[in-house]
This record gives sequence, C-alpha cells and structure tokens, in this order.
Amino acid sequence: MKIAAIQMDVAYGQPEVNFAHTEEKIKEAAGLGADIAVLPEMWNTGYDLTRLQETADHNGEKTKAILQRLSSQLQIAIVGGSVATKKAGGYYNSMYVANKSGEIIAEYDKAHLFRLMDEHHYLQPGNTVNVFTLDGVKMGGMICYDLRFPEWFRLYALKGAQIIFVPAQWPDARIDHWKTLLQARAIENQCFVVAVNRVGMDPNNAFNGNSMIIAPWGKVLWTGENKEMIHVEEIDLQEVRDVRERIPVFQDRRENMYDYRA
Ligand SMILES: NC(=O)CCC(=O)C(=O)O
Repeated sequence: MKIAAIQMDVAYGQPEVNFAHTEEKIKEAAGLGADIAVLPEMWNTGYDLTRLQETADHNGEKTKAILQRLSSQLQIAIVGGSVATKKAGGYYNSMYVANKSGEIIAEYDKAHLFRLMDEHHYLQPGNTVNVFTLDGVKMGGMICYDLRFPEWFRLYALKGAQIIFVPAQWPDARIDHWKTLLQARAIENQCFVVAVNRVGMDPNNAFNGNSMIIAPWGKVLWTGENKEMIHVEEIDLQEVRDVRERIPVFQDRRENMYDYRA
C-alpha cells in the first residue's frame, strides 16, 4: 500500500486559493502512484477563526465534492486532512475520507479542541471515533491535538486500526512534542502512524513541516523537511502482525485494572 503525505502551505483565510492548490497536490500524489493521499489540518482556511462565517465550508459540501471528484477520476483514496466547516451545531474542524470509487466513507470532527490556538472560542468538538476501512484494511483518523490523548489513540487501536492518520497544523515551537508523541503512539499501539503537518506561517505561528511516517516498531520511515513536499511511502501491513506477535501488548493488557474510578 503506497501512502502519499502531502506536506503543504496553507493560505490564511483564502479558501479559493487553497482549494486550487490542494487539487494540484492531490493530482501530483496520484501521478506518483499513491493509493492514498493524506492532507494536513484546516487546509481550506488555516487558523483564521474570526472569519469562519465567511470562509467555513457549509456542511463540507465543497470539500466533499472535490474529494469525490478527484478520488474517482484519479483512482486514489484521500484522507482529507481537515477543513473548517459550518454545520447545524456551529463550526467544526472536520475530516472527510473518500475511497477510490469517490464515496465519502468517513466524516469526523476533531474531538479535543486546542485552547492555545483559540479553538474552544470558535469551534464545537466532535463526539465520534473515526475508524474506517479502505482496501479491506481498518484505519483511523484523528486531528492534531487529539494526538495528546493516549486513551483516544488506544481506542482506535482497540477498534482495529492498523494505520492511524494525524493531519496537523502543529507549530514549530512544540515540534519536539509532536515528534516524540507520534513515535510513542506508534510504538505503544504497534501500528503505522502517518502524520501530515503544514509548512509556512500564519499571523501567530510558524510551521516547519516534520510530517512523519512511522512503522509499528517505532522506526521513523520518513520525516518531512521545512518545505512543501509530497512523499510516497510503501508500507507492509504484515509488520503490524509481526510486531504484535513479538511483543503481545494487546494480549497482555489488564483492562480491569485501568478504571481510575474504581
Ligand atoms: N492545531 C492543533 O491542534 C495544534 C496542537 C498543538 O500545537 C499542540 O501542541 O498540541
């Protein structure tokens, strides 16, 4: 399975520019022979949260349409990072996933809102887990700050996800946390982690890439540089089975001991 991480810049509060740019990048990823393309977080608007009324995608319609068109035309599944959406309950940070036939097979709203970037003032949190099946393989998607919650990540693994996607806009100021947490999540959950960060600047933060693809043993297969780039990594899911057999963490769990309320 070939996975393309699309590490790209995002124009602040300019959805039209970002939709055109993203389309080009997905076409490029498909040209490189990828089965799945992965985008970063909030790629339609960036963190221009004060202008969501003008810029958020209503019910994700525009995003879903472009993902559906490109995935079916180019025969590539797309883990659509996330976009700012406006839905019945307010504004959300939403991920859509399209399969190669152009069907939207998953929709997820970021569950944990990041106060340091004011998300809690403008966005509503999602309430569902995001595990889906592509090409017969269970995978999961969560968004950026969700990574800091090991119990959330573990839930995905327990639900069978063998690859977990983490689109992000994670600033360079805390990039050491990003790298360490991603590697730890891959090791402790014995799964592939495909994490796609952005590059560039917004008025409050600088983003220096460092997207990562990590194998279930914790080996870092690729780290993005501080520039726009698309990297295609071929992964072998047998590695998940091998690592889980070698150190059977999931068999050795003592679930009845983990209830902190007991
Ligand atoms: N966009 C985000 O959720 C950023 C999360 C982040 O920077 C962190 O340190 O956590």
